[in-house]
Amino acid sequence: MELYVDTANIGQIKEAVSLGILEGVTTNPSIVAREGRPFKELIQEIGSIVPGKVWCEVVATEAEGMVHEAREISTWVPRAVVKLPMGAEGIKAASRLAQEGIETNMTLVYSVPQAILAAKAGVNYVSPYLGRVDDTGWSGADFIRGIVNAYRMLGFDTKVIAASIRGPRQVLDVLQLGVDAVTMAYPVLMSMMRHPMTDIGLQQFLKDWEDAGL
Ligand SMILES: O=C[C@H](O)COP(=O)(O)O
Repeated sequence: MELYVDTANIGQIKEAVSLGILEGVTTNPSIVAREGRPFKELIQEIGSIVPGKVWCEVVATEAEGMVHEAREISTWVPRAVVKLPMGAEGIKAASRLAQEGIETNMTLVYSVPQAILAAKAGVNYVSPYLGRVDDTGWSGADFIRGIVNAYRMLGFDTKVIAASIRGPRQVLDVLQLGVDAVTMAYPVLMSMMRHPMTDIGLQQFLKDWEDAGL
């Protein structure tokens, strides 16, 4: 299982990387925009902190521009994964980048047919958005199960990375569906480590130790 934190905030990235359990950092244009810094400079700083993969999305809307941006991004950091938006232009760009050996992710995937076409185009990862599907009133888990099953049935080796995860329970749910990777916001990652009984137990251990005066 690959684990990523979905943020472009340097403080959060440093803290998350220090856990030593991440395969890398994922971003998207909204997350990058929130930091208010030049794109390349920010991604390069992230790359200097993260020992693993740095995921970065193109903002061009046509295949030619996407390919151009992808080539550029892949020179910024040693292990870039270029995110392409789902659609005909994204599919065209993915097919071309697969031939160049640039690692890619098809993002904004909201249906199994989309996920199948992304795999046919040769992307390394496809990212269905669990939370955003749930927000529409449909089941994000059923949707992701559909992708996992279709990939198994059709023999695709494209990895499924579940994104838009809102809490620890959802992480468990998607992992049980057989996804290869998960990415989550920093607060969700940190909340996975917490449990009230852990806190109570530790307080008691420390109190007993102090009371014993050893
Ligand atoms: O890039 C995709 C994000 O994982 C979306 O997450 P969000 O729905 O919490 O914004």
